[in-house]
Amino acid sequence: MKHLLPRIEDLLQRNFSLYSDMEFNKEAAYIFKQHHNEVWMLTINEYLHFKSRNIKEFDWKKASVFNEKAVIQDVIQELQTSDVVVIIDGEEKIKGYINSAVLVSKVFESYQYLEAYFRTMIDTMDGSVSIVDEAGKTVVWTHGAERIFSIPKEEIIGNKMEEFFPKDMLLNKVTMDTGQSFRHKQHKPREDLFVMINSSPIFINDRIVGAVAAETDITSQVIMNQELMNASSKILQLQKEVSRLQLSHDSFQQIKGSSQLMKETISLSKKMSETSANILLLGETGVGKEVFAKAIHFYRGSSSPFIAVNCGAITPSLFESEFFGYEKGAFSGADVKGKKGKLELANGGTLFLDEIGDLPLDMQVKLLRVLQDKTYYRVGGTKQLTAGCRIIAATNKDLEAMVEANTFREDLYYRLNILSITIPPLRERKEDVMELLHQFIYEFSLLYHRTIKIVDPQVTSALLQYDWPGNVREMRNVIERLVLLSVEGTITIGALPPKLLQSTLLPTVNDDSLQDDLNDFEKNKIIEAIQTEEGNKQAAAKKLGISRATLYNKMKKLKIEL
Ligand SMILES: Nc1ncnc2c1ncn2[C@@H]1O[C@H](COP(=O)(O)OP(=O)(O)OP(=O)(O)O)[C@@H](O)[C@H]1O
Repeated sequence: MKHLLPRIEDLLQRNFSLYSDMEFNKEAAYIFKQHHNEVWMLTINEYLHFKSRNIKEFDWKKASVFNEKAVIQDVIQELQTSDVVVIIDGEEKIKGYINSAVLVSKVFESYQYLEAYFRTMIDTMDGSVSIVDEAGKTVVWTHGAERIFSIPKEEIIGNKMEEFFPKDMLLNKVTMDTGQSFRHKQHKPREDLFVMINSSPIFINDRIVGAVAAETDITSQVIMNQELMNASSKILQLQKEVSRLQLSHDSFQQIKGSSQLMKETISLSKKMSETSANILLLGETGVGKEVFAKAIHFYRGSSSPFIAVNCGAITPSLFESEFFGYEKGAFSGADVKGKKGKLELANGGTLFLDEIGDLPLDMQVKLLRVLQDKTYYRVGGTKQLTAGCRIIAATNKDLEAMVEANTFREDLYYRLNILSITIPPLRERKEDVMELLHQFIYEFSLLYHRTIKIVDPQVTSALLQYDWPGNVREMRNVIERLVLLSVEGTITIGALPPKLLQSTLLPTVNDDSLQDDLNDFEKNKIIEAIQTEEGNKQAAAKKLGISRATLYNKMKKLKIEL
């Protein structure tokens, strides 16, 4: 690569002779006398001039010696004070020498290549690139910069940028002063112009010698985004109209997300909808388990009931009467007419048991008995009733680990887990974020009578970068907030909740060691969890509060082999 510093090999001169040689190299410029890795030298002229002298009388000069594997920068440094540097190989054999004249010409050649590459590269880019030196003066201003900011190169080169832009807009000044890099920061230098900026400090030997800023004109994306917002809101409106007019509609249509992961999950759920077997829905909080349960139930165009029960919210004393119902006068305080239980209400349809992992053990036994026998009695009743509903259960807990820990009955687990679907967390299907964004903006703009025309690109980039621990529910809440806090139809970055702002807009710190520390910390935590759980990855993932897939990804990334 001609634009880089030459290698030792490229600079090596071989026209030399050893004093011990029988036959001298006719082209030799130097004579070298060697003792191990110490070398003395004479120019050929000196040698020829005093050839008749005794060896000891020659004015031998001690040469600087470097190994062929030395760093070229060290050799260049040495050539600032010595004319010649002798290069030896691993066996201390002299390979040749490097002199400053050859070095200068080779380095100049590399510089010419580098300069040509650099000039052509920056002139080929559409975006703007500018560089300021230590004194804050503009030293690079590309065609792209001229076009975007309408300032000719001749005017700005050599002058301070502050003379052309308001100080608060000058990110490269902040970068110069603080050494911080910025990524994807958006600003609006003119009414009709949106740009996205990256900036980085330029270091030489740990000293900041300038700052570079690269700006991309994103005006057309912003305008396209606005048009997309309008179009998507019209499409959503039409979809709603169409599904109202259609007699049978696809109940999965309301589940937004077209990522491959989501398509696969929906297609599996549709297949399972066609059976009447019990289904277990797994996935982190807020991923949409209840939404899937409803879509599965309604997929067959069912007009039968869908009854949801939150198992975590039922108290043990009310479990039986809630589930099985009671006869009139069954207990004091009961409805005098008696009451149907959830099982009876769901007859012919679906009983959705949400948070099944929170059902206490003694209630698990009662539920299991119904699932096995398919019959039950109302509290205080003598008539045997038949349980004629499909069960869809859901949990964000690790039931397998609970079975192992004896906090969930194994037999109930197998009864419920005839078919199971895992709904992937939002961070593993970031492609769905934009679709969900449009959906929720549409929903909340209707609800709150607020028309949203513009979403600041920085907001979308923040939404895409965030990890969404609370999944779709959290995103829905954030969008509700954004719509409520919108000003004149625009959703701005300032409306984002602090945790989204923090995780996305912090400047990129130029400190690899910080990342290394974080990686080490994470690695130790993972190893510790796996060891504590005696190698059980599922249990370790649970302990760490992440999914098993995320654990495996992290182990791969951090090269943990256990
Ligand atoms: N794919 C989706 N498309 C549109 N809305 C969704 C989607 N997934 C989830 N939601 C919405 O997100 C919110 C949370 O969904 P849901 O209650 O189904 O999650 P969950 O997994 O059952 O949560 P939890 O484990 O806390 O009970 C709801 O408002 C739901 O409408």
